[in-house]
Amino acid sequence: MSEKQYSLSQLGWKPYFNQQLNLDELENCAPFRVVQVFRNRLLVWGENVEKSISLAEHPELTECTVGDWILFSQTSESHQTDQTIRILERASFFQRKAPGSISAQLIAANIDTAFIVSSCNQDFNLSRIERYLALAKEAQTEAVLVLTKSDLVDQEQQYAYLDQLNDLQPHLMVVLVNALDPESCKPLLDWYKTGQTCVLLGSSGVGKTTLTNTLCATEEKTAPIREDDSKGRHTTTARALFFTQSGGLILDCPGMRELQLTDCEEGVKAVFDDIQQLALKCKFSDCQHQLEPKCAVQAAIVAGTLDERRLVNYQKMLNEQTRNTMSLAESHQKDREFGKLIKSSQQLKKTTRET
Ligand SMILES: Nc1nc2c(ncn2[C@@H]2O[C@H](COP(=O)(O)OP(=O)(O)OP(=O)(O)O)[C@@H](O)[C@H]2O)c(=O)[nH]1
Ligand SMILES: [Zn+2]
Repeated sequence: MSEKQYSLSQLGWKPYFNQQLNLDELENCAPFRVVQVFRNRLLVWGENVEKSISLAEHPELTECTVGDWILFSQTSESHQTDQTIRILERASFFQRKAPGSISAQLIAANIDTAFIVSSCNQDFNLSRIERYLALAKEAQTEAVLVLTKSDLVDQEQQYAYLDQLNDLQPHLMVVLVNALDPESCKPLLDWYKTGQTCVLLGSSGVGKTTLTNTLCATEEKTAPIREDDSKGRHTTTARALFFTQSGGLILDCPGMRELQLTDCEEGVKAVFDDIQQLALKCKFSDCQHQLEPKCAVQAAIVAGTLDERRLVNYQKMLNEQTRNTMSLAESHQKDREFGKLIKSSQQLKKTTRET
């Protein structure tokens, strides 16, 4: 445990969390925010204090993600043996299908704004941007598009990107930056007011870590948080919260090579609301918008008012999230059935022993 100078409101504490505490908890408990998740411990910040929480001692916290608020009792003097009361209900959370597994992986919790980072080069991809927008919509979080590497393209090219984004979503907030230049990144600090938490989402190499370093206070960037892995090597750990120069909190999500959606139907539908609206005018209520007669979606593509790429991406994302959500539900069902099987076989053994 070490002393720090944070107030709860600087850490993002809001009435939404306060309302979840009863009178006894308000008096005898203390909230802590998860700043970083390591393999076997959590780094948490509370009012003027930083603590490391062993997951072996607190297995109930294994499901925590960066940004979570945990309520601990304040009974012990040492703070080492504090009881976990609970993980507070999240105001928002981001999840994806964990790569190489059917389970969902929490990416971040209690985020105010999602910066979707893309760069002004071959990484610029509308279908990928739609994917991140769906994730932000599902989390009911404001999304801002950050186009990095603006210094690598001329103005004409910059306008071409902006036009494409405007066609995609006319009211989408877009900020063009050179992530290496603090002056150019300054407009982003408007979102990083004290108590506000923003996550950086985007493919590997688009400049998220560069942006984090540029926006953070100097001492943060010279102190990368590292941890020994099992072989004694130092590894730079993944997601972590940092204070920006303007007092907000930034969450970098490095190394996201794959973003497979799960449990994201509302988000996908919201991003493709134009297609949803057109579909209401199709002749058949279950129209798949392929070869059916009087399909309003296909008619819009023919008329040039809907980009075919958008329909393809919409159907791809919807199918993907359905498949991933179903396989998760099926696996839970299988787990439950397996649990029941074990229980009944134990019961059977017990009865056989007793008779
Ligand atoms: N010229 C220029 N280079 C940039 C800019 N942003 C990032 N870079 C460079 O692009 C490379 C990748 O940037 P990173 O910040 O590591 O990318 P990242 O998104 O954090 O990547 P992961 O950590 O793998 O997720 C680095 O060499 C940066 O210096 C920019 O705005 N302009
Ligand atoms: Zn149709």
